[in-house]
Amino acid sequence: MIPIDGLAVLTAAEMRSAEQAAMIGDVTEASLMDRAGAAIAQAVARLAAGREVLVLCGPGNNGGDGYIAAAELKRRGLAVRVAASEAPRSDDARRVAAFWPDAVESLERAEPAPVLVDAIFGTGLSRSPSAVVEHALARLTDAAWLRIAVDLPTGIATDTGKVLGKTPRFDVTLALGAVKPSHVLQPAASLMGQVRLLDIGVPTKSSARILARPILPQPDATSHKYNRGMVAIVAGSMSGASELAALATLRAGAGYVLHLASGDVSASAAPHAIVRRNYTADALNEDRIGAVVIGPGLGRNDDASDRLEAALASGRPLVIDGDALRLVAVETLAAHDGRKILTPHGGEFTHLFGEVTDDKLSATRRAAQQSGGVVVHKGADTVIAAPDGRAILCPEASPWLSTAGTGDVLAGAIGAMLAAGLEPLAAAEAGVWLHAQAARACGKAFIADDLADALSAVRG
Ligand SMILES: NC(=O)C1=CN([C@@H]2O[C@H](COP(=O)(O)OP(=O)(O)OC[C@H]3O[C@@H](n4cnc5c(N)ncnc54)[C@H](O)[C@@H]3O)[C@@H](O)[C@H]2O)[C@@H](O)CC1
Ligand SMILES: Nc1ncnc2c1ncn2[C@@H]1O[C@H](COP(=O)(O)OP(=O)(O)O)[C@@H](O)[C@H]1O
Ligand SMILES: [K+]
Repeated sequence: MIPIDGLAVLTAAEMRSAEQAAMIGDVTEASLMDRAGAAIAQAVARLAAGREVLVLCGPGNNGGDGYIAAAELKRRGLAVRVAASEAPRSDDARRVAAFWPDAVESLERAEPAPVLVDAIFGTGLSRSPSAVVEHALARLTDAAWLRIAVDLPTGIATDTGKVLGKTPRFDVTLALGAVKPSHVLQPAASLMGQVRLLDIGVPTKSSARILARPILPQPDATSHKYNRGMVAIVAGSMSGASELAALATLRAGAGYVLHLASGDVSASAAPHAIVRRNYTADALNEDRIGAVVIGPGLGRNDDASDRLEAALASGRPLVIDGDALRLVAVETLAAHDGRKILTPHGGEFTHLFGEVTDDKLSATRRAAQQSGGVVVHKGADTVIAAPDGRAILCPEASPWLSTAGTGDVLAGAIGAMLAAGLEPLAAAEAGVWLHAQAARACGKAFIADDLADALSAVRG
């Protein structure tokens, strides 16, 4: 059982191709299924800790995995029962079902067991399961002490994060061979509990992967405040949001943060480490500025539009967030050839790129390609995509992030990484990772100011 950080993410079709490519020499579909079954048995035996196990088997290869695992668990001395929704349909599933030495119970009449293993449907699910299957699964998971899904919980579409029917909650999901998009995309991911990979020896390559601990820029003896990363935050009508972004930028390790606002630019405001100046378009022409963050608290008036235009014209690497995403057009972004990171939440994404009609991973990749920028499509399942198709899927950090101002903190953290010299995709990943670690460190009911402060401690 391998933690999934940094691992390749494969769609159902990509997984099938990877399996086909792996089938050389004595590796066959049957031997892959044998490996999967053995790996599942080992994981379930460890998790069950001696309790009785009920394995639910479907008609396809997911069910096949279930029969092999059940036979192996019995061989290891555990109390195991098998219940099936219908007889095996694939040749491989029929072959391995014969390994199960005892009677197969009917799904509808099966008595619950403390450990429930769902091997009814996996990546082959094409429509919602029948009401009989859904009802039995709900009844048996409800009564179980530990719920384990093989590859995917029954009822989940592999690639889109969609729940096709009524899928109950699981405690552990054992991804076979590779992580699939729905192991991270919502709402599916919230039903899976902990997701762990079981290696079945299929080499996997993909341009999409899971968020990983980044290599963060570190100061050394040659560092000074400007080359550590100088970030300009362009403020607007709601200074609280830009202040939060500025604080986060500093806490994420920038050397110099310039808050450019209008009106009362009080030098005595805390934190005193933020340099406060009056906004002028010229202020962005300072050569040492490594990144400009624009959008948090910018507003949407004419002044805001002028500031956005100046930021785009400045030639500095940009983090474009919040109101700036409401003011800018995709064509303008596409025509702008500088480095840029866009950080839309769902509403801003729809406004700029249209409704997501397929899935978040595909839509975010398209948006990055259309805009020519790295897109951080936020939410409980943040997806980061680069114009060249590389993508990073981010498992939920903390539902307590759903509070005002946490997006401003993210924009600041990403700005610090961009100014420190990371390329846009790496800067976006590092910022999202720091933000997630800070959220976990803050626990519950934190506020965005706490989150910004927590960045220092998790910066590492
Ligand atoms: N290539 C292989 O041999 C391997 C396959 N593996 C397992 O195989 C699974 C995929 O196997 P399959 O492609 O057979 O797919 P499933 O086992 O998910 O079963 C799908 C089968 O049910 C049918 N079906 C789809 N939706 C249905 C519905 N709502 N109601 C009734 N029937 C429905 C499909 O036509 C297909 O025959 C993976 O999730 C994984 O568990 C792993 O063992 C790794 C190796
Ligand atoms: N339910 C949730 N689970 C995990 N992360 C969330 C959730 N809701 C929001 N977030 C994260 O919190 C941040 C909110 O950003 P945003 O919506 O721009 O807020 P604001 O504009 O108030 O700063 C994003 O990083 C987003 O990914
Ligand atoms: K399953």
